[in-house]
Amino acid sequence: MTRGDRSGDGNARDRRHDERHSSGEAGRARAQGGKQQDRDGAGRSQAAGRRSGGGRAEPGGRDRDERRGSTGRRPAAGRSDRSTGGRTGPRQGAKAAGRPHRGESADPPRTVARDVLRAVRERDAYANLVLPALLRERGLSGRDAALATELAYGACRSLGLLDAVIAEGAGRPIEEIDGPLLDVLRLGVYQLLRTRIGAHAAVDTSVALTRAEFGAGKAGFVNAVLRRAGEKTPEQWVDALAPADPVGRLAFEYAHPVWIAQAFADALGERATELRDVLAADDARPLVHLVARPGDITAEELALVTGGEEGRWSPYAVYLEGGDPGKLEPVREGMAAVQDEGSQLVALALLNAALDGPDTGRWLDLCAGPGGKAALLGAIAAIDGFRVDAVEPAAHRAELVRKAVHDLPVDVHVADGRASGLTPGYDRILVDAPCTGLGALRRRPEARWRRTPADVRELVVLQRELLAAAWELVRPGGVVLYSTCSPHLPETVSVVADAVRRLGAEQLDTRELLPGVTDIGDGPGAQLWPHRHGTDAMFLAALRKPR
Ligand SMILES: C[S@@+](CC[C@H](N)C(=O)[O-])C[C@H]1O[C@@H](n2cnc3c(N)ncnc32)[C@H](O)[C@@H]1O
Repeated sequence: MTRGDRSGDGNARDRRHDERHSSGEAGRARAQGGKQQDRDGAGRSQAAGRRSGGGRAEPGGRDRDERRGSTGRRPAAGRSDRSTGGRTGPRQGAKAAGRPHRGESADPPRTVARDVLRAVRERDAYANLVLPALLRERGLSGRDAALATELAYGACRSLGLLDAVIAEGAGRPIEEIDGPLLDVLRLGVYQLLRTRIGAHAAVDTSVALTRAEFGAGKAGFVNAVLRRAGEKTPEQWVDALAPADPVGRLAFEYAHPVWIAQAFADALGERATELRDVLAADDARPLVHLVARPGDITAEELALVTGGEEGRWSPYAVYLEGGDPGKLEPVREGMAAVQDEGSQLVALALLNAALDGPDTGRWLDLCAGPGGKAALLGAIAAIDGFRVDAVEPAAHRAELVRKAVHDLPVDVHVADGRASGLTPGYDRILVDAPCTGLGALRRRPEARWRRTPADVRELVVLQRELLAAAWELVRPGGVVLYSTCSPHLPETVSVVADAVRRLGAEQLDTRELLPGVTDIGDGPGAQLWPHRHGTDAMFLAALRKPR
């Protein structure tokens, strides 16, 4: 099967066209089947494990690039630990490991993890881009790669918690600790507080890493700080250092900045008791979500070919436990792609919205890079004989869109969505706005520590302007769907309320555009959540332009 089959197989086209229009039924049927599996339940049990495990938690979600060991078990007691003194005291351990000469590494997984932390700290690198490259470069695979991944991503996620403990152990603010030593300390404290790696191994390996690079003096400092960090259990550290208020305490416990935890609590509203589950979901390993490109392959076929499981909500979604999706044949051939199921639902909601008047087949994706939703819209447009315009101002991201929509009826424009120069009259417009990304923290290890409340203010201005620009481009009776991969109220309901007030938009009940998807709020917008739906926390709201 190739993508070329789309044009040649009229029956397949019709079948898939029908599928799209019966997607509500399919979604509902799957939703019911999915309840047996209770994927969210699996997520919750991990979170519960974290709680009952006294903070020695299943240490966290991993990005889509992550490779896991074939057993799927945590790598905590991996070969590397045994060979580096897991069962011996600190000094003997270092000896048993064969004390490395200065500049040498006897511990490739931890060296890689430390180098990821260093790249993130020194040059604002993205852990999920740096790590795969380092694993390849250093030839790490299997359990070693799994350990490096676990430590690098886990420590990136936990920075706030780790730094508070390090500052206490060092008796000075972390700003006064040399950056390269801080990286090793973060790695060591992460192992002590958030994995099942033995304390001796955590300390010894960190001391050995330091000694190899900086010599005995600095290794002594690392040894002392880690010993102090290991004197308390994770719960005792939370008791000792967390703020007293409930949100602040949960934020500390689950290693989130307080403002983000507060943003989640505000968005949950009356259901703020779910805050613990939301925060835990950011640390749970997300499944890989694939989208089966309509017209090329069905979700059922894709699940069969990949050994995955059909999605719970989107008729195009398939879940994979892990592995490298880039190696799968349907992905290599462009018939499937990695795409969070929530993103698929956003594209489908745009197409499910009722227009006032006929759909003439002019669709627009105003914020298209890197092209996931444009590709799904384009695949469906191809079946219907329609066209999509895709706008993206960043040239390199526009290039990604071009690659994603290769051979689909999508025209890519490198332009600012606020001044695209496109001719008005679109039937359907997606404004998948640039946002804080607070709803996808589980897929971006260090992101929670990079964002600040100041980002929100700037983004909200841009979001409002993009929505206003879309309003100029949509025809009377047409629909604009506004979405963010963030549940943060200033960039979700506030932006939409402002548009309704200023533009005179008619707000549709977005929940009706997601047939079969339950528990998405009181309307008229819809909010997905990782802990409820297993998706990123996408927000979406549909606005129709009065005639
Ligand atoms: C949330 S992402 C869109 C994701 C995309 N829809 C997808 O599914 O792959 C937001 C995109 O908006 C782009 N963007 C930023 N400023 C913009 C502007 N002024 N006009 C249009 N797009 C903009 C960003 O570069 C980014 O690629």
